Amino acid sequence: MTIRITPSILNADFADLTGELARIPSADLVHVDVMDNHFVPNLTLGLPVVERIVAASALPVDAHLMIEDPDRWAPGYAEAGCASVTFHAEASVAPIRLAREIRAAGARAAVAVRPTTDITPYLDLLDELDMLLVMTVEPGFGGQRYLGAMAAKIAAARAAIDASGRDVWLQVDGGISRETIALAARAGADTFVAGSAVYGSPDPDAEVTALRELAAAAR
Ligand SMILES: O=C(CO)[C@H](O)[C@H](O)COP(=O)(O)O
Ligand SMILES: [Fe+2]
Repeated sequence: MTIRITPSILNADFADLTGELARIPSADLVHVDVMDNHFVPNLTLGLPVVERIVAASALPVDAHLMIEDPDRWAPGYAEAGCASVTFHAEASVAPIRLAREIRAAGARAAVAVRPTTDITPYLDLLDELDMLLVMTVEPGFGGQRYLGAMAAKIAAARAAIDASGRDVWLQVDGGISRETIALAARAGADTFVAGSAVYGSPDPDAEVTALRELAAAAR
């Protein structure tokens, strides 16, 4: 199984994103957290900045949309050149139509679930999806503590993906660090977002490598 490390720039220096992107060459994708202060109580950046990140980044961009009305906005992130566009199950009115629109615009389509949201309905939709994101913190902020209670949800998603035989990635996001990545990997995750662990490190790229090795050893 391929392990992917997708650092989040949420805790990077927003005034020097080009410089911050250059510090993680070993990463597989760069994870960009879009927050609208409605779906979550925090505000980060939107489409114009993401367009510039896509242009400036040597890595493919993994957009995590924590916004209301993703049915209206998410296809624009695919059209902007994001490699992967994740919308929240709780916010989408028509997730199948939205996933199809994201794919039609050339990106991988992904659904995220908050810690208290049942993932089961989405396990029937794996034909329509390229990634599932199990949130391992309440979305909205970096630097929170990993929710070990998400292990059963991750394992259920892993079992459904394996049974489907499809190449659907299983991402975890929130509180991933050297201390927690093995727990998520053992539960079945293959794609790991890490924000404060990577950008809080004096050597972010070495942290990416360390996290990858710990995840691989745990699998
Ligand atoms: O989606 C997110 C928060 O809603 C972030 O991607 C995530 O929290 C990354 O930060 P950290 O690794 O510090 O938890
Ligand atoms: Fe995220």
